[in-house]
Amino acid sequence: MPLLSIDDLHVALGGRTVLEGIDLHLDRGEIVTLVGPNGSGKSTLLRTIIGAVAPAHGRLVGHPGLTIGYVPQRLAIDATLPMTVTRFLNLPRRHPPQAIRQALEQACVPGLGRQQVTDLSGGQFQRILLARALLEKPDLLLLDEATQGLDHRGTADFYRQIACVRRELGCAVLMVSHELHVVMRASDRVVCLNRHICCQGTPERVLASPAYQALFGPDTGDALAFYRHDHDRPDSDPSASTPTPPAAGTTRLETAP
Ligand SMILES: Nc1ncnc2c1ncn2[C@@H]1O[C@H](COP(=O)(O)OP(=O)(O)OP(=O)(O)O)[C@@H](O)[C@H]1O
Repeated sequence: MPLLSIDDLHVALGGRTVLEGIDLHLDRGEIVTLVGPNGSGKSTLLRTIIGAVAPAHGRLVGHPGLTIGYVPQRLAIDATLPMTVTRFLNLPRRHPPQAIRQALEQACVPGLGRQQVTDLSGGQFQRILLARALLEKPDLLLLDEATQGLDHRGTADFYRQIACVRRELGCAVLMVSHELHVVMRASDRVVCLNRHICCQGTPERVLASPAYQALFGPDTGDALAFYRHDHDRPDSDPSASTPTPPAAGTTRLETAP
């Protein structure tokens, strides 16, 4: 049974259809990247998975006991509010000091616990958000443009860290990114979204797909020449999904019995 199954998901926001006919299945241990133009529904899909957005139609079924860690696209902290990293990580609920230490180590920022959150660099803050998500020991880690504002080196380091976290926790990772070159390298599977799923499969297959090239241009194919690596997992289904028409009704996030 997949870790998370999404079947025929439709989401409407402000009276407009934002996602339609989404079929997506995630397995434990795989790193899947969501790419797509601005406004294509990537954040909405993640927010629907965590339950912050209600689907208009469709099914989301999680593996029994599924725990999700979420790193949002942005989180504004009031600059006038004195708060240490440890205090921030203890919101909304307290964790044992050892768990905080471990999460900071896993996020590669050990020793930042006493630092003021407002004094952190952008890259450090992203890692604190990652530590916060890891505190929940997630089976599924959702990252929404988690490397925004990082330089190339910081971005590459961040994705390397995600690969380590996946190895250590055995969790699945679903991440949104616009840094196609880097994420393609870091992903087992790429899902190209433009309100519906245009194509999905290994990075190589998606780069070669006409639907992807129509969105991003044909020259992005060179990206993988630098980053090609051997995938240690079997390919996911590379076939393009066909959007299905919306049907009436509502649904809620379910967990399989
Ligand atoms: N609360 C909302 N009410 C109405 N429309 C919304 C709301 N949130 C998002 N939208 C719209 O839904 C569409 C998808 O937005 P979403 O943020 O999911 O896209 P995205 O692919 O993550 O974009 P980006 O790459 O720019 O972050 C956009 O057209 C956006 O304007």
